[in-house]
Order: sequence, then structure tokens, then C-alpha cells
Amino acid sequence: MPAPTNMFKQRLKQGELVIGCWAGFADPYPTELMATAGFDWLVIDGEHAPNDLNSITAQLQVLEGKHSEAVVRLPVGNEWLIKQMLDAGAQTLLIPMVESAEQARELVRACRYPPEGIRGSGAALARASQFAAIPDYAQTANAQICLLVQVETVKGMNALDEILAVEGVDGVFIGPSDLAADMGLLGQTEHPEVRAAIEAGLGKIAASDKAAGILALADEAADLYRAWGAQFLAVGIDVVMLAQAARALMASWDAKR
Ligand SMILES: O=C(O)C(=O)C[C@H](O)[C@@H](O)CO
Repeated sequence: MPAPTNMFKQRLKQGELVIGCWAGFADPYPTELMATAGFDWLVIDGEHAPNDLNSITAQLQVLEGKHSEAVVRLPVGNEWLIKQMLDAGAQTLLIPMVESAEQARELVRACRYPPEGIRGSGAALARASQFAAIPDYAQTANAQICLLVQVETVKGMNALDEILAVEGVDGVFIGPSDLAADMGLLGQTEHPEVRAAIEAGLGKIAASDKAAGILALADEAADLYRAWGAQFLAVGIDVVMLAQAARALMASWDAKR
């Protein structure tokens, strides 16, 4: 019995548009709720949400067998964190702040068991192998790992061609907020210069053998990004949705007082 099939990776390879959402409450309960909405993927955010290995594992557990595929974003891309998250059962990783082909190659190696990579061998303890209930997990796991790298700085965008040439990177996600900030346009993701960089970047990625991804928090941006080549498109953040709805509701009653 091989490692579980990574349906998110399979859908990307088939060229499907997959719609996702951020899951930022760092708790399995709201993440399980978000999965009932039918998103194709949910980002369990270890970068900007207060997640740790245990909270990420609990969210992987509630998403098991659901339509919404788990995409685990690490706070940083390093070998031991990748090892922990893959052993916990994550099959799709989103790694922020990738700025060079060498960095991308190191991430690929960290995601793979030898001889292709350096992922430590501990499948007997790992949820990923169903605690060794999948006897040939180590031999079949590499093919089911989906590595998504975030390019979100000027340096990263300038290295995009080289990053796109790295075998083992399955998708490239452009981070509009961090890219705008690094361009000296903090908070201005709709600035013409940021939009131009995003359009060029998504176009390059879509023309490569990788999938293009991005986050849009408004329909206007989502439509543009889709037209520019985005294939894994996140269209919301659960924390933002709840905050906005709660404040709007209270404001409506404040107005009635
Ligand atoms: O830079 C970006 O934009 C992203 O990487 C997405 C954001 O980090 C997301 O967490 C919303 O702020």
C-alpha cells in the first residue's frame, strides 16, 4: 500500500483551477468548519497564524478525507521543520520568502527521502505513514509531496526564471502583500507597479511546468489574477471574514441605538 495520493498535486498537474482559502485560527474546530464550505484547498498558516506542530497536526486530522486539501505554510523553509511537517502528514507545503534557485533546490531535497533528498527517515513514528501501517511509505512518499514556493520579494522575482527551472518545485505562489512591501509600496497591492510585477510573474509561472498561485481578497483582484494565469487561487481568509462580519453586525446595531 503506497503513500496516500496527493489529490491537490494531481489536480494541479491536470491543469485544474483550484480555489482555496486561508485557515488562520490555528485550531481544528474552525478549520473543520471552513472545510464544509467546499474550498478545494485550505492554507493551515504557520507563518502568520499562531500555529505550532500540534495545532497543525490537529488540523491535518480534521481535514483527513475531506474535499478541502490541506496546504501547510511553514514560517520559514528549513530542513527540520519540513521533516516534522511531512512526518505529521502534510503532503503539500507552502514555503515563504524563496529568493533563489539554490534555496528552492535545498527545499526540494528537504522534502525527499534519499537518494533524491535528505528527509530524515522516521516513518515508524510518523502519522504520515499511519505509524508504519503503510509499509512502503518511504519508498512512495516523494512522488506525493507537493512543494509550493512563495516568491514575494524583488530579489525573488528577479530570480523567477531560475526558480522555475528547479525540478521538484510544483508551484510558485506570488505574495502580493510582501512583494508590495519589498517594492517600497507597503499595503499597496493594487499599485500599478505591483500589479505589473504580479501580471508578469503569474504569466511566467503559468508558461512554465509549474502551477501559479496567489491570494486575492477582492473579486476584482481575483478576476485579474485568474486572467493573468493563477491556477491555485486563494480568495479569502477566515479570520478576516469573521472580523469583518462581526464588526459590520455590531455597527448595524450601534446605528439603531
Ligand atoms: O505576501 C502575501 O500577500 C502573502 O504571502 C499572503 C499573506 O501572507 C496572507 O497571509 C494574507 O496576509
